[in-house]
Amino acid sequence: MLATSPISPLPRCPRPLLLRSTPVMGFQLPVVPLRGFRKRVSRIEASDCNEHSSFSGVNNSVMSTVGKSTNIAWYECKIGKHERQQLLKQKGCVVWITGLSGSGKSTVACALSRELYSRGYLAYVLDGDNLRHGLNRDLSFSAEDRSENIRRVGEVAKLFADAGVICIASLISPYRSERDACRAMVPDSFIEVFMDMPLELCEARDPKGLYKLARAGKIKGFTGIDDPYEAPLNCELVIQMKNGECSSPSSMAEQITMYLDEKGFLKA
Ligand SMILES: Nc1ncnc2c1ncn2[C@@H]1O[C@H](COP(=O)(O)OS(=O)(=O)O)[C@@H](OP(=O)(O)O)[C@H]1O
Ligand SMILES: Nc1ncnc2c1ncn2[C@@H]1O[C@H](COP(=O)(O)OP(=O)(O)O)[C@@H](O)[C@H]1O
Repeated sequence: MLATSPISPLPRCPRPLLLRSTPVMGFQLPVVPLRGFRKRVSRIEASDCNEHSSFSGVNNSVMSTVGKSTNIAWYECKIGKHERQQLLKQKGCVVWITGLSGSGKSTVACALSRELYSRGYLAYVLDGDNLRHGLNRDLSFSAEDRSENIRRVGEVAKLFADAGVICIASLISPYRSERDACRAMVPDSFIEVFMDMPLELCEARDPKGLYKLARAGKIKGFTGIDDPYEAPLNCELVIQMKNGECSSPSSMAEQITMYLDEKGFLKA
């Protein structure tokens, strides 16, 4: 809602709190006022609304059209990314883990989240598989839907980074141009990590039996089998096998944590 809309030129105040008992299934329930709540509300009414609201921010009233959304304006809050980062003592960023199915993306994402948690940092994992259970449940594995999947996760990751959180996105994200578009959403705060594991290893692991189904022609368009994977050309970190051995998930997580530390993301 616009604070300076022509319809309501005055700054909007929070609605006064009505402490009234509500009938529920024929019974009149007593009201137990929350301690301190009345006080907080009256403080807001007394000071902030009359002084043009110290908790709201700046709306420059420039109307835009973005995609199919017409006549929209950006509303800026006074508490911004900087304040949240100070609070959390870290910098919001996106750690984007890409690679074939079975390359270890989810494992390293969770290991990194645990490593950061144990050091007192707030991280959140956006896992491709998990997001397809909700936000992205309407998307298939066609090229068009994968692109939309990556775009949406990029947008959500950007919000987490803006919240000051270290957002760990782990999804196949097979297309270079879409990953680059996500990078462009959070310039200077995007750390692309390539799980550079050979297809043979991923296929041998096959924890969900999907490669087997794909080889048998029962899954069409499976990444690495009959659908493309475009490896990053210029990413921040590449995780590979050494002497035919895969290092442990926790040492991979340490490698990423070290990078975050070196680049200053682990301080406000
Ligand atoms: N056709 C096809 N190709 C690749 N993967 C498939 C496919 N069908 C289902 N799956 C399962 O979906 C998981 C990948 O989802 P993502 O959202 O990460 O994929 S993508 O980024 O949109 O390409 C992937 O999970 P991970 O193994 O964790 O990568 C698979 O379990
Ligand atoms: N560093 C590792 N060393 C050994 N096995 C691993 C490692 N990382 C993952 N795995 C195993 O490989 C399989 C695939 O890992 P997963 O994280 O599910 O990959 P992805 O998310 O890329 O599909 C799982 O069975 C997991 O236990």
